[in-house]
Amino acid sequence: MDQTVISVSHDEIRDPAAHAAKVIRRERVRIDAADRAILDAMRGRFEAVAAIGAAKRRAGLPVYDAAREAALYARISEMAGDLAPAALALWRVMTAAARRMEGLDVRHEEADRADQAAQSALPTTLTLELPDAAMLTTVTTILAVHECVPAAMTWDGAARRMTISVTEGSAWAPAMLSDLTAQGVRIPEMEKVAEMAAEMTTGQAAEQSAPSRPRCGLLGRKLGYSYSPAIHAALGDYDYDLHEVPNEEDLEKFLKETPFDGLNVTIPYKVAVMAHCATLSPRAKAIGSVNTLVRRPDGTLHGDNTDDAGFTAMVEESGVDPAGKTCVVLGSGGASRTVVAVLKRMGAKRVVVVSRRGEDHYGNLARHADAALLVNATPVGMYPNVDASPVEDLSVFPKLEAVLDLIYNPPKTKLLADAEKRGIRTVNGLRMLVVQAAVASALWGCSAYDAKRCAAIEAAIRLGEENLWLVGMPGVGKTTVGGLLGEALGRPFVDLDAEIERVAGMPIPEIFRTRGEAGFREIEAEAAMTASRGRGTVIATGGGTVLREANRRAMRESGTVVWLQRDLSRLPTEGRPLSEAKGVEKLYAEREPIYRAAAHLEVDANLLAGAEAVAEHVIGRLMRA
Ligand SMILES: Nc1ncnc2c1ncn2[C@@H]1O[C@H](COP(=O)(O)OP(=O)(O)OP(=O)(O)O)[C@@H](O)[C@H]1O
Ligand SMILES: O=C(O)C1=C[C@@H](O)[C@@H](O)[C@H](O)C1
Ligand SMILES: [Mg+2]
Repeated sequence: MDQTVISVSHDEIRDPAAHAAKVIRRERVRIDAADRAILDAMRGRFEAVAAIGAAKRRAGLPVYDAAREAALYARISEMAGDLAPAALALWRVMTAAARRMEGLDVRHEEADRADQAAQSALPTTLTLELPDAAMLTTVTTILAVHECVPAAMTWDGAARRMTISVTEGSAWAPAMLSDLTAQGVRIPEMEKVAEMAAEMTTGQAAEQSAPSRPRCGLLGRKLGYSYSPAIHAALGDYDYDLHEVPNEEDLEKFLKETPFDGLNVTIPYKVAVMAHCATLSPRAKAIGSVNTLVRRPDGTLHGDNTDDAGFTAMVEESGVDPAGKTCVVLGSGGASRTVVAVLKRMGAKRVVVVSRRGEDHYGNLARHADAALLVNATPVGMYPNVDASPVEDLSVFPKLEAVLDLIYNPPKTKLLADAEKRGIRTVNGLRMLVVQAAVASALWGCSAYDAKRCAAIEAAIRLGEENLWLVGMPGVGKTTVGGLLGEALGRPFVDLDAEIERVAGMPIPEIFRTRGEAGFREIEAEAAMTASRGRGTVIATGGGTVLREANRRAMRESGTVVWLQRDLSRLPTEGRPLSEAKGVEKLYAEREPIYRAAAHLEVDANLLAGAEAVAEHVIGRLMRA
């Protein structure tokens, strides 16, 4: 015989009504506290939704993210366990409210309609299978609470089965159904609909985390220079391949025959791919340039533009507000179209597009002497043609506040270096590249957009791709700290003095003796130039490498220059010919302004305990820079 152990307190036996009153009082306190916590959490949730919506709008991103919502339902369902039906109903109401709060668009209405459709897919008669007969009162109470007055109702006590019917055209309240299922009532008809809904959501979620990795990549003509593979590898777990297509005529065949889920598109195909897209996002259409293709389930392509969000971030980084100002954009290709659209949206007074054969060309730049912002949207100056610049003489623009170069490799193009010499603020294309990649990745459903993540990736790339030069007085610790940095960052380390000795085949003091300082400086300049062509190398210079302007330029243009400083009294002089001959004080007085001019960052090693601590500090500073 079944034995159920019921624990009953003495209180309850003596006075069940008083005991019930006590339990109700106690539990209602808990319910009130839970309701308060739920309301607080809801408020926090809505605030977060509003903040995300506002940020997305500012960045020109789509506010509604179907993939994220599908993933959310899948997650809630998993977390909620046996509470899943009730929790999903609650979250549906909340996400619908959030969508309304964010301002409706077609897709929100579609989602609302999908919810309603799921409810109306239920037949007019439902079977309620109760876990035990005693639940009957609870069930009828739930029906009453939800104002459900069935047109017909049957009860089969032996089978613990109730049927309820509504008249044609009325719907079952979703909250009532989930209250019933939350009490353990099985509703077979609803399970079928829930299965359909689950298929819908997990189907979408499965699309993003499908067992086969999403296949994404970059389409262009020459792609060896691109940082995109590194960025996408940091953004998420999906394939990102480079597809070099030499001719526009081959595009159609490529797009038809290559299996991919999403592609970035770069020079020179951003306009040409539009003809192969079944649909275009409003921004891609308005700008007339596509840099992101999304393969839709039916195999057709959707074209979007994420450069827009990227360039917006780049302008923000410059700190210059284009509103009411003249902006000159070099180049008239796909990238230029995006730049023009963003600048106009930001309220620029005049946006002049300069092209080789247009009305505004490189021969009449002086027409736009009032320009506050100059943007290079041409590939001139891009690796490997690093000595080229689209503008020979920036003095034609005496009012420039900032120069923006969409090129990110090299980090400092000749154009940016010229601007920097004139004290003009410069921004390269790295932030734009990272932001456009992150937005594309979100469109492919490969990762969620996260500004903090973008900043970290940007810093890591800067660290990983650019050279890191250490300058400072002889004996300050360049070789020691440089070696530690190379090790910690997993990057090649070059000690310029060691290179010079290797090339000359003799120790430095001997070079000074046999060829004089001038002879040494020649070999040093050659070694600095060779090192500057490397990518992601940590380079310890000799104490005097900064003396030549050409060396300083090569350093600054190929990466970050860190100036190490230590009290002069602590610097060893042995084996360092200039320190020995001149004395460190005199040497420092001569060189201090030169180090200052060369350096991006100054590091006071006196405040740090030992070379390891200095290396660690440098890494921290670079990550924040
Ligand atoms: N932060 C530090 N604290 C204490 N000692 C240090 C520190 N950095 C370097 N040293 C020591 O100072 C000496 C000189 O360092 P190192 O040879 O790295 O200097 P350098 O800048 O490369 O010199 P040079 O210009 O002659 O190439 C070494 O003995 C090194 O261990
Ligand atoms: O160089 C690159 O990798 C890219 C540059 C831009 O054209 C981007 O629009 C493109 O998505 C990727
Ligand atoms: Mg050294």
